[in-house]
Amino acid sequence: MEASQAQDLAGTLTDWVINENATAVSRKINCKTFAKAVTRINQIAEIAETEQHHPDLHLTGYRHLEIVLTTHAIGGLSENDFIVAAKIDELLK
Ligand SMILES: C[C@H](O)[C@H](O)[C@H]1CNC2=NC(N)=NC(=O)C2=N1
Repeated sequence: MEASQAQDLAGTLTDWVINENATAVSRKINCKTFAKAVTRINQIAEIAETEQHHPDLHLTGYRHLEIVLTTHAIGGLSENDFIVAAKIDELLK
C-alpha cells in the first residue's frame, strides 16, 4: 500500500509506531516475567497461524517483547499487517 495510506492506518493504532519509510509497524510490551513474555509469544503465534501472517518477535532483556509487522512478500505494509496488529491489540487490552 501507499506510504500515506499506511501512515493513516498506523495513526489509528495508538500503541504502534510506523517506521520512517512506512514499511513496518511495531509495538513494544514490557511483561512482568520471562514466562509471561513467552505466553504472549505463544498467544501471538496463534493469531499469526490463524491469519497466516506472521510478525517478527524480539524478546530481549528477558521480558521486553517487540512485535514487528511487515509483509515480507512485498517488502512493505499490507492490509494483513493492520489486521494482525488489531488482533494483537485485542489480545493485549
Ligand atoms: C503462503 C504464506 O501464507 C505466505 O508465504 C505468508 C506467510 N506469512 C507471512 N507473514 C508475513 N509477515 N509476510 C509474508 O509475506 C508472509 N507470507
